[in-house]
Amino acid sequence: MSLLHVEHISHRFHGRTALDDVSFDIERGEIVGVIGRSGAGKSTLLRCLCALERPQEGRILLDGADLTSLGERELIAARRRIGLVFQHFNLLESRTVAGNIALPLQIAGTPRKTQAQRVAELIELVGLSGQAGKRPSQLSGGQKQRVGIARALAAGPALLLCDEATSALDPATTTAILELLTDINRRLGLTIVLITHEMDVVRRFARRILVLDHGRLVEDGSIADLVRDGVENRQIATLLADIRPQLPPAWQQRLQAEPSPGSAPVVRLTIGPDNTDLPLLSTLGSRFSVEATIVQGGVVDLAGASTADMILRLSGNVPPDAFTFLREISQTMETLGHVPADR
Ligand SMILES: Nc1ncnc2c1ncn2[C@@H]1O[C@H](COP(=O)(O)OP(=O)(O)OP(=O)(O)O)[C@@H](O)[C@H]1O
Repeated sequence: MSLLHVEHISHRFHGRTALDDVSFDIERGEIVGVIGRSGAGKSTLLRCLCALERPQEGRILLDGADLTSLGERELIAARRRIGLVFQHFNLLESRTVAGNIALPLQIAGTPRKTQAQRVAELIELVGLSGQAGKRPSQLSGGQKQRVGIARALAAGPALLLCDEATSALDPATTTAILELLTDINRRLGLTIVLITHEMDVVRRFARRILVLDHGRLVEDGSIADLVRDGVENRQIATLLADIRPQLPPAWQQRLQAEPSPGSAPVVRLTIGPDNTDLPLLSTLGSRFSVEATIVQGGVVDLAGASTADMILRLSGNVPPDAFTFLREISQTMETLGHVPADR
């Protein structure tokens, strides 16, 4: 049985669709990124997953228990199995670091001694040793989020839901928090769902990505699937635009849809880890007499694997065999257009 089973959920606000027939399963120990543009339905999905909102249609099963049909008392118990990490940390300034982390344990009526032990373990786990007595205002943003993560873990949840957990942090702190979450997933086997509008965050963190668009689930796969499908699907391509090489504006202006005499094709390729060592440019020259220039891009890290993602201008007369070769070594290849050969 999956840890989380989401079955045909739909939700509307005043007749306006926020979620439209969304279904997916999440297995124990998975790290899943949920991405979509503003208004795509991410927050509504998150509120349904943590049982703060009841979808008007469909069911959500957590470990087999149907969150959409539980009574108030059972819901409180079920919510304890879900840890929430917020964008703006939501810490209480009236409490110390230790006091904030202990809050869910106090609410659950955990004995004091057990509370103290658990809080000490969590402080160590999130890398805040020596900070237990500080107030939130004495901490950096990254430290505040570490407190938020420790508090979310306090009651021993089965699922950690992170709502834009890195969106208020600078890039270096974002990396540190993503590393912490990855470490927690590895060490505790905890299932993590991270909701974000930042493609760069899911690219580095999630092996599986769900894409929402206008309340619908339009993609469920790996970053490599996403890049492949983004070639066809403009909505997905728009989301990927943050992390994929783009044609510089000056090139964009000169781009023609159709070839003209002497024009040079411009292609975008992703080359998977198996072929990134290939001497691509020299092979194009020696085997096909095609000169290739890198316009943008290079080798990037996509979900932990080296992938070449680049835009090339090919010159000379490109024989069909050269395109066949490029297609064979690439995960995706698309012709963006053609530029006059003089540049
Ligand atoms: N409480 C509400 N009342 C009315 N409409 C709402 C409410 N919450 C969400 N909506 C609408 O539902 C749709 C989905 O919104 P939601 O907040 O879930 O999207 P989102 O992807 O989280 O967006 P953002 O990234 O901007 O937070 C939007 O059209 C939004 O205007």
